[in-house]
Amino acid sequence: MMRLEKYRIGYGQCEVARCESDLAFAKAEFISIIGKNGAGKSTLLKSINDRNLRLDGTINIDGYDYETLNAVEKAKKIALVLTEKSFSHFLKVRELLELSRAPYTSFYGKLRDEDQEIIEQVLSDFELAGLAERNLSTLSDGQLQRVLIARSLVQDTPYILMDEPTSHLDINYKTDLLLHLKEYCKSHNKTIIYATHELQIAQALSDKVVSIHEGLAELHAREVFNTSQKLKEIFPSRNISFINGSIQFNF
Ligand SMILES: Nc1ncnc2c1ncn2[C@@H]1O[C@H](COP(=O)(O)OP(=O)(O)OP(=O)(O)O)[C@@H](O)[C@H]1O
Repeated sequence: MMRLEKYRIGYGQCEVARCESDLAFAKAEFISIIGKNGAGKSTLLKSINDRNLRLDGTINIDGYDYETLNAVEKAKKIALVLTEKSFSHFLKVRELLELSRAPYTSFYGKLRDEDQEIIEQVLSDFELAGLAERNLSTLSDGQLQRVLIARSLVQDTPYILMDEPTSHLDINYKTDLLLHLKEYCKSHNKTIIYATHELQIAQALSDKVVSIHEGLAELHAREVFNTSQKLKEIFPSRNISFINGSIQFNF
């Protein structure tokens, strides 16, 4: 279980969002974070690994205060997929995946058979085998996004946080990949928390939803999608209707 307790996030003294009740994420839950542009979805995800963005509160992970863990222990608990490209573009896809096994390898970084097996499995699951020897700089945005998601699975952590992980993917890859992640989360007992603007997909797949609206982050059961009230509050456009759980565009 990951629990964000008495949590407040922001930059310097400027609060972006706060939680009036603790946010608790259980094993094998697939959780979406929704909210309009600038609501604080990315800040919430980043704050889990970046203490500077936490104005208040603690993170309890599997009974431990997250801050008491060392860097390797943290890397075995949480994998992050962010929108920033914080890696060398001269790396090959396979090398990037190999590096994400670092928390499990010896000081010299020698990969074991088990590490290679995980990498091969993820390359195959994500249809990336053909790109394994390509430089990251040569990939399309969508290909790179699949590689970065694959990297988080290779890291093999109980909690995976993703910021708009499918924003560059075409509709086939998007639906297939999110369904794959949902199945992976159930079969491997992982908790996946992802920020998204894809309300229809979040509605179809999420077990729970975190909404961030006017500075308040709240956790809801998936049923929040079946009633229009919350969604109308967050997305008040007259060009959209939320009727019986379905989203309609009134163009
Ligand atoms: N480095 C920063 N310094 C100060 N304010 C920031 C910084 N980064 C983001 N913000 C502000 O924090 C607020 C939340 O931003 P955040 O990126 O978390 O929103 P978001 O919900 O992920 O938005 P989007 O859907 O547009 O990606 C915004 O008002 C943004 O301008």
